[in-house]
Amino acid sequence: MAKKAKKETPLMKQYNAIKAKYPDALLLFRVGDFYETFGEDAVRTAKILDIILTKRGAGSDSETELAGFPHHSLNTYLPKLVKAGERVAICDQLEDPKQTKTIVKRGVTELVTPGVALNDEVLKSKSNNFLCSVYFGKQFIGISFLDISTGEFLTSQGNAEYIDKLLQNFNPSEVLVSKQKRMHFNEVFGQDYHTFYLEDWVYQTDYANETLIKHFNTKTLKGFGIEDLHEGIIASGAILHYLAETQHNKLQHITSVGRIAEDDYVWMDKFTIRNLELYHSTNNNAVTLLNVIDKTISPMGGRLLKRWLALPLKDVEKIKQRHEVVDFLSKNAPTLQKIQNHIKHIGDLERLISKTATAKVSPREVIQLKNSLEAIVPIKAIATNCDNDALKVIGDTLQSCDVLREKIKETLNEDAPVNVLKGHTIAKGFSNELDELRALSTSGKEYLDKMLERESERTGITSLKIASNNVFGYYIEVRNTHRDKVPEEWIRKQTLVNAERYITEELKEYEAKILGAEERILTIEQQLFSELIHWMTQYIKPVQQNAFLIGKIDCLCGFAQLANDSNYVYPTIDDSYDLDIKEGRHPVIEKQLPPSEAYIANDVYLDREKQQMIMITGPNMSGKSAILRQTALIVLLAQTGSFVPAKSARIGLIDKIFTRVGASDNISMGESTFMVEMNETASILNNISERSLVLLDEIGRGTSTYDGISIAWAISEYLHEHPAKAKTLFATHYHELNEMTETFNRIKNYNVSVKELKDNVLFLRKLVAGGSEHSFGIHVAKMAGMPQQVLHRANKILKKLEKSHSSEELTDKVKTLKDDEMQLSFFNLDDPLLEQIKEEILHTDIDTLTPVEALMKLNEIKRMLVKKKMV
Ligand SMILES: Nc1ncnc2c1ncn2[C@@H]1O[C@H](COP(=O)(O)OP(=O)(O)OP(=O)(O)O)[C@@H](O)[C@H]1O
Repeated sequence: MAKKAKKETPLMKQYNAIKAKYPDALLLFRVGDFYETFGEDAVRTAKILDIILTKRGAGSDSETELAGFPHHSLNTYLPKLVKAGERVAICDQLEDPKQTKTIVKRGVTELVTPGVALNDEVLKSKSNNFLCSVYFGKQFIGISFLDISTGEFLTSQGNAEYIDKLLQNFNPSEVLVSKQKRMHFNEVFGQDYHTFYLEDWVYQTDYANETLIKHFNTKTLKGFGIEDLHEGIIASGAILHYLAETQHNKLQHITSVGRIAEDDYVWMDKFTIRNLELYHSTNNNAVTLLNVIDKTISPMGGRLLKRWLALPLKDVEKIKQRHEVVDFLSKNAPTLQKIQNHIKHIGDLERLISKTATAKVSPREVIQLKNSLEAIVPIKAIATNCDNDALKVIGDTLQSCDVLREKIKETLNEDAPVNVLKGHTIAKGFSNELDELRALSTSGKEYLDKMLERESERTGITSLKIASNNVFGYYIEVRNTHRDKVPEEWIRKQTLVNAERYITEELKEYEAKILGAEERILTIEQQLFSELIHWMTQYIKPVQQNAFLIGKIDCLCGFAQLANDSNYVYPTIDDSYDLDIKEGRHPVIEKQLPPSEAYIANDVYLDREKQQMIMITGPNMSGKSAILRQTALIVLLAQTGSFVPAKSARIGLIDKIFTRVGASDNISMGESTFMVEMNETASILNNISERSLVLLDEIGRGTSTYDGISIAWAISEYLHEHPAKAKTLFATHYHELNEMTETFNRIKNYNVSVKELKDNVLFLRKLVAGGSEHSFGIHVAKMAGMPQQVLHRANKILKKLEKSHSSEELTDKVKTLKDDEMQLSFFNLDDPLLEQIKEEILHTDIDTLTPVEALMKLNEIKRMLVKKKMV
């Protein structure tokens, strides 16, 4: 039998109509003092929030699941829902229920999604919360990031590798993609992102241009320097579209869209960022570089430092400017301390002004904003008067915002509440009307006392009491013993066991006046507060600029403190190609060693003439990886503007850093790990430049020894012969690679020294010139507690193997490979035909290709190759 159509109550009818508009969101439906959820939404809500799931209209046709919570708990529950990955539509009552006789009008006032949040409980103070949009264009992929809580809006475009890297760097909470490309996005960038799919038409040039121009109220996008970013613009337009769709219409704090200028920053691919554990670690407990170097105090500083670390500079002058400030501050401890003390009083200016723009700021937060601006005044004075040019410029640019501070001061009470409805928001003396009404309401008590005295005397009732309740307002209470003295005109309202309660004409009048005054007070407070907020929006830009500058000073102060606390030195950055680190240390490892153990510092020298590549051999656990990573981290820290953990460092500007770790160090990947390793290494070989720093850690060990050695050899040879002559550190335990120095004059052998004891090794961790004779795997196995029997057997097998395949034999074989064979491989890598085929494949939209078209495409590519062969 067909199910009987459900009979809808008017409320449910309204609910269903609204829910139909937000099918993919969880709808919080305001009913009286509660936010309710129904049906599937209720089931999910109850589960996430751990609240009771009940039934509405149990047993009836319209029975449905129900879960709700009091409206004032929204701030507690909303973040939990959003953190669980829900999109939450908040549906409020749009009119006062008292004013209407029919069903209250309701509508969605905000759609909160993981990428669009303003709520402090959802946001982390030292991290941005980015919403991202990705557009797959014909030539490039466009990308855009927006943090509605800080007003930052950025865009860029490039190939999949670059976009992938940006996604990792900016770590967005939500990514928007067109419906048509949902599969494609997952294929290219993986499934780790929280994605939302927009209609395809949103991703269009004209629409995007129009949306951006309308938002910024400009004629063109020229002023933002993004007009040539065709794909980037489309991605940015889609973000603004999404904000409008989610009911975020107050966006005055998004004052510009900036270009992420790829060329201005050191290129690091995503493997490098991951391998170096800059700010996220593979295992969640590991300490990252950011953990160690972050001495910032303000949320703005914390967020900026993360950005700086992801985007180290490539401009010698800009880097030097940061170093000079750090140098000045580290030498002037009192100044440093004074500035840092003032920064402690600065709240999250950036988010406070964003909340002001979106009219979601509370009175207490406006006071916080004022106090933060007040703390800037002395910082401005210190910076302007100090003996450092870069700081002076910052001091001059900081704005004291006197008028804004004064206005807030005169308008609001210093201890204004979180909720304007709690009253006591507007300062005394700001509005005459408000002051009079307040006087009236506070004088009420006196008035009542007088009335009580008068009536007691008149009636002779000694135990009169005046009080009020919700049912009939103010009343006079008379104990039963005096009941006969009650005047006639008093109206009896309630009889209790020992007393009776009356109202009088005078009390009624008084009540109307007081209640009227209180209501009016609230209305005026609300109105004056929202006028203030509106007036404040003209200060969005200067406050944002202050926020940025404070973030910058905070970062530089943090670097100075780091330098002092951890004994870092001033690095020299120049245009040479040399890298000369004396007594360098690993910033993270040195912090983790027990106090009894000192970190062993090491020298590393690389250039393009004599020592382009260092082969570092040494047993497992000897410290090879540490040397590789510390070299990259020292370069990175220096180019970020920080001092470095070393005795001295001279760094010829580095423009790209590549690191690769051999397969067995990251076995968690699904694909054949060796294949992954080779893919990753291939991408290095295709991208190196003269200023690149390449770190290869045990490359080639994911396969058999011979394979591994051959590949490691070929890669090293390629790097040596490549005209870029990129500086390279290669850690390996294939001591066979030590033979390479004989043929390749810029390759030098080093080893991390160990002392061989009778049947053990002692790690000295010192990098010294020269190769190693043999591997130490078995020693290490012994240290790890492997049974004697196994060790004994292993030693025997090793001896046998060493006899039958002497390493000289192997290296001789490799060396006798004909030169022209090597040449051929170079030729192949750079072949324009390959480039052409690559382009062809990249521009093929697999999603729309039919099987026949795919075959034709394959045939086309084959023909290109056949043609080339015939030539
Ligand atoms: N210079 C150093 N001073 C003090 N301790 C060090 C130093 N270098 C490394 N260590 C310690 O030794 C451990 C092993 O170092 P590392 O991982 O660099 O060795 P490795 O030679 O790369 O080993 P594997 O080949 O197994 O990867 C580090 O985790 C660190 O605790």
